[in-house]
Amino acid sequence: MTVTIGNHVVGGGRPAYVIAEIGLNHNGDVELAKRLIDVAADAGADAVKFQKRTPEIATPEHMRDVPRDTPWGTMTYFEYRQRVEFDRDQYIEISDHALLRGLEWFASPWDVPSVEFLEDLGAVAHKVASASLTDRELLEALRDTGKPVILSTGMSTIEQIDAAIDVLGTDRLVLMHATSTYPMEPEEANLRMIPALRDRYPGVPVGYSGHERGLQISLAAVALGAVAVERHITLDRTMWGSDHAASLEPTGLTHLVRDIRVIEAALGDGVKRVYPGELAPMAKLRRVPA
Ligand SMILES: C=C(OP(=O)(O)O)C(=O)O
Repeated sequence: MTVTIGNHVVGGGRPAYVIAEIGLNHNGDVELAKRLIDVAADAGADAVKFQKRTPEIATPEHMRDVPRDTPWGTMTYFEYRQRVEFDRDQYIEISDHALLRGLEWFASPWDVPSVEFLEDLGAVAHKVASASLTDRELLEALRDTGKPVILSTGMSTIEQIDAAIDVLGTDRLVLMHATSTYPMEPEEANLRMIPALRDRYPGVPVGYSGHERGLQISLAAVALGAVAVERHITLDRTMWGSDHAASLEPTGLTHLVRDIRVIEAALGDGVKRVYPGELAPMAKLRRVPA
C-alpha cells in the first residue's frame, strides 16, 4: 500500500521520503527556520517538519513553573514554550519559504487546536509525535482531517500502537519505528522492529524516525526497507536547545540523502541476472563454461 503526501508517493518501493525535522531547533526565530529550510532543500530532503503546540494545553501541569535558563534569560518552562512557538503569520512565512524551495511541510500538532491551526494553513499531512500516541482526542481530530498521518511509535507498547491504529485506521497511515532517547544508543535502536511492524500491520508503509548520532542506523533502516526517514536538523549541534545535540548538521543531512539514494540503487530487485559488466571478468576468470 502507498500513501500520497503532497507530490510524493510513500511506500510501494518508491525512494524513501526524507523528512528534515526542524522541530524547535529554530529556537523561535523565523530567519533561523528559513535557513534550516534552505539546508533541507540543498541536501535534497523531501519535506521539512515542525512541532506545533498550544502552550496553555500542551505544557504538562507539573512542568509549568519549573525555571529554565534560556538565551533570553531565566523564565518558567511555560514562558519558554510560548517563546519558541510561531504564530500564524510566522507559519505563513516559513511555509511559503518551504514551498518556494520545493519542499513539502507539515508538523506534529501536540493538541487539538494545533490541528485546526495547521489545517487552516494547508499542511499536506500531519505527524503524531511518539509522546502523543496515546492522546485519543488528538488522534481522532487527526483522523477527521482526512489527511495522511505519520505515526511515530517511540516510548510505546505494541498494545498502545494497536489502539492508536484502531483510531486512525490504516488508509493514509505511515508508521514510523522510533526509540525516544536523545541521543539514541545503537543498542536501543531495535531496527528489526521495521519488518516486525510491517508483518503486524500488513499493507501499512513503515519508516524510521531517528535520534541517534551519525548516519549508520538511519542507513541500515533504509536497507531494512524503511519507506521514510526523519531526522532532526540543526545548523550547529552545540546550539542552545534540547534537540540540537541529537540532530544532523548540514553536511550530515547532505550525506544522509546521498547515501540513502546509493543504498536504494544498490538494493536492486532480487531477480538474479548476469550484468553486462560481468561478461569480461567471466571470460577471463571462469575455467568451466556453462
Ligand atoms: C517528537 C516527534 O517525533 P518522534 O517521536 O518521531 O521523535 C515529533 O514529531 O514532534
